[in-house]
Amino acid sequence: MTTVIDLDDGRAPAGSWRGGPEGGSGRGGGEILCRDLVRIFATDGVEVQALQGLNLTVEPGEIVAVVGASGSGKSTLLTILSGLDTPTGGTATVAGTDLLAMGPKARVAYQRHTVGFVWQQTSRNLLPYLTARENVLMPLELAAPSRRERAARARRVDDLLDLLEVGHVAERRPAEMSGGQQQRVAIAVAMANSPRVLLADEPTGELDEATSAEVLEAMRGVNRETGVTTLVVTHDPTVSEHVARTVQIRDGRTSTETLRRTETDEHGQARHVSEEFAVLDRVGRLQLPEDFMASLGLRDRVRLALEPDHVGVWPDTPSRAAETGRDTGSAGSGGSGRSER
Ligand SMILES: Nc1ncnc2c1ncn2[C@@H]1O[C@H](COP(=O)(O)OP(=O)(O)OP(=O)(O)O)[C@@H](O)[C@H]1O
Repeated sequence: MTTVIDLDDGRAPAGSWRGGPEGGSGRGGGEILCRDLVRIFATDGVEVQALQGLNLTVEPGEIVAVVGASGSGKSTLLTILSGLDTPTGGTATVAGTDLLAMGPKARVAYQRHTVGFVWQQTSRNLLPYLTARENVLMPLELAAPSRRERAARARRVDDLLDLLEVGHVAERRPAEMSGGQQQRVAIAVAMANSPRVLLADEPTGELDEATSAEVLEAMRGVNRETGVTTLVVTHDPTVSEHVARTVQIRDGRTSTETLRRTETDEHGQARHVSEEFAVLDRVGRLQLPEDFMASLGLRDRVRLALEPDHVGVWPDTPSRAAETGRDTGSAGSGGSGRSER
């Protein structure tokens, strides 16, 4: 079911789910491409499967939010995509770079030129003893000290600070800026070397709601202005109001996606239309939403029936079995519903 909501409200009601192609929206090569990604951590003989066959495609120029409960694997995914960690299995390609095949030199080049990062902690993004201007200049000088003229570098810094609307704090150090200003400067730092992909891990985690919205809008603005492919990992439940696509991770796999677009109705009024999809992988696995499972008492085993335009799922209870059998029979084809020979 498509859900229509007012622009001002902006919140997508729960309860409508659609089976969609794996990864949701239209698929091409993918600027970020993860296939069956697995990451197993072993500590003291205990194995934790942080990623359990995760599939994700992000198209060039897209901005996508990744949400999920604590421990679902969001940071593990981002750490792999940023080149700081290596997956245990599967494939991960970012801007054409195979992350499993990178040597140490290629890894440094990848982190300097291909991806930019924004982390939750300002201390990880900005050097405290440098001004905003000096912080943005630093990656430019580290990456190619001789390739750009001093004046061109200075122009680039000014342009980025203006784009992020923090030109007025250019001469301030992080301690002299608000949290929101610090994160805007951090985005400017991440964009200094014109990366193809911008990765952000909880960039609004330490901000209040209003400032979070401003920072997310700033990221969206940078995505729109520069075309940088952007992936934002967040706990922020309002993030889907700022991006067209939100991917939910559950137990180390992508489970659902929310797609959002703006439509103009017959009265010329703009409205956001929001649809939620369950993600179906290549071999036909999908995760049923937890509330659906709880509501119908679905567990361990369910009955399936192929209908002309949908697949039915029923609890494995005797009373329902008879009904399922009837439905299956009427459709003329069965999934794992009762079959009579
Ligand atoms: N270095 C590590 N060693 C052992 N286990 C780890 C390590 N890093 C993550 N894990 C485990 O992997 C799982 C996923 O962790 P991850 O940090 O990716 O989740 P998350 O969704 O980012 O959570 P949060 O929102 O709380 O940051 C968790 O069970 C976590 O305890």
